[in-house]
Amino acid sequence: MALTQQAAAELHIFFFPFMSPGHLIPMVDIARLIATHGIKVSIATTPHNISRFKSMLLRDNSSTANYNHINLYELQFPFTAANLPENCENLDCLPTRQLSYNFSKATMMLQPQADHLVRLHSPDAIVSDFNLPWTAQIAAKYGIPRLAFYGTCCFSISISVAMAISSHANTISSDTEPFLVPEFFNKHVEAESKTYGVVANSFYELEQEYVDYYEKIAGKKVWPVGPVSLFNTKTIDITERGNKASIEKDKILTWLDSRRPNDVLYVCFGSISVFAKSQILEIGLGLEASKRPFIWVIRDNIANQDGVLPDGFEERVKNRGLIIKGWAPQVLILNHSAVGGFMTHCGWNSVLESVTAGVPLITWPLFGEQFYNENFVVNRLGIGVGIGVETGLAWGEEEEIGALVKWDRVVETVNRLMGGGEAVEEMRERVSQLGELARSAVAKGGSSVVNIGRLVEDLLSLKNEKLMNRQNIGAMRNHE
Ligand SMILES: O=c1ccn([C@@H]2O[C@H](COP(=O)(O)OP(=O)(O)O[C@H]3O[C@H](CO)[C@@H](O)[C@H](O)[C@H]3O)[C@@H](O)[C@H]2O)c(=O)[nH]1
Repeated sequence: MALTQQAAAELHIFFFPFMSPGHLIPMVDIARLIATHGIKVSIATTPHNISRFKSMLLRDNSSTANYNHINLYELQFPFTAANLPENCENLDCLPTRQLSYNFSKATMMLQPQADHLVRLHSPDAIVSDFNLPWTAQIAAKYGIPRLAFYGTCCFSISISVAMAISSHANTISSDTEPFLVPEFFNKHVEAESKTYGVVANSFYELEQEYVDYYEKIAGKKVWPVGPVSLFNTKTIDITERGNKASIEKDKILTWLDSRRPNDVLYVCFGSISVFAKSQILEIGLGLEASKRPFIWVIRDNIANQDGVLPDGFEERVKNRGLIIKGWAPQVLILNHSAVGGFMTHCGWNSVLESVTAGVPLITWPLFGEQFYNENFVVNRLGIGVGIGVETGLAWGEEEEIGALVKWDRVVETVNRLMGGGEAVEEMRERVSQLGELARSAVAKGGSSVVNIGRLVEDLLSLKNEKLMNRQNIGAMRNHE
């Protein structure tokens, strides 16, 4: 990278992450990454969320790497005004999904505090989660670029944008007819139009046609800088990534070390998924009947309820199955040679972490863009087997609908992936090649490293342009 330390040190970038693990973890990783280039980085979020990643940042500062200090700024979360329980500062803390609207409302109320911070510290750019559309107004107000982070891949962003354009086109019959757009969607569209470019946790070689396609339809720059989980494994305790793991590192490694290569199925549905009790029972019965070794992560708000697991389940599966109630050290697990498959809801971070570790997937999307991610994994990349869920539910709707997938389908799909055979071997080969490409992307001279350099250079030239414009205006005034 032709970037000089002095030039980089002149930049200050402010990060506004969304308060949900699937967004917070990769955004903090990106902030750390950018800080390694000697750039001043600030992160603004609420106290609870800061406490989740603070230890990772402190570790950085004691390393010999070229880190600048990352400034942390607290935003006070408006619980009372948004009718939320106290300390409910992250989407994974919500006691019921019905409160998700209140949560969005609370995040919208953060704008004045964020505005104050930006006015006070005059950063040169904002990197914001797309779920905080008001950051576009702040960036416009202070004349600085806003970069968006979507959390997902360019394949899925492109589909979302293409669908929004086509449904929008279908709802209007003439260029002049007024039409109604829901308020929140409207804010996103407006923010998107004011956004300078997109930072993505992906790598170019994985989805180059979709990176190019998105740049074309959106008319914006895209910088794929991932997989971000790969940049940080050397500098942080991987068991503390996003949350403190509910199991000791030694315990899990001892268990995995005792297994044969590619023999273990890892089952985890991300950080905010909600299942009906009846669905958990079916998963348990299916894993038991498959007779294969597994690690099954059950979120603690579900795991702690009575009667969630089938009667006598833990005694029957004994040492064959390891159940983690709470937070698993996912990246550590996926990278162990004993793990040969990942049953996932297709949250993008999970997909990318699996690709990076060279592990094929069983895809079980639950809501949102996870269905697009499944399509990408199964049909485009050819590295996964679908469990056969076709309907998207509103977030958490499973609670009311009950089990969508019965135990026998779980067994059949687990056996399809974990049972070997030519098709599965080809899948393993493909995903392991993608894992190699991921490592090359973050190695010296790799596409993601080059993209970080380009991103920083772009921001520097924007800053210089702004300074020159000011000087020219000043000179013109003096001349008058
Ligand atoms: O026990 C756990 C559970 C999760 N994780 C980590 O938490 C992140 C979870 O992210 P993801 O797999 O993307 O799932 P969600 O938490 O569901 O992510 C939300 O955000 C993603 C990024 O926008 C979207 O793709 C998803 O649809 C959306 O649900 C990953 O880094 C995991 O490694 C752990 O380390 N341990």
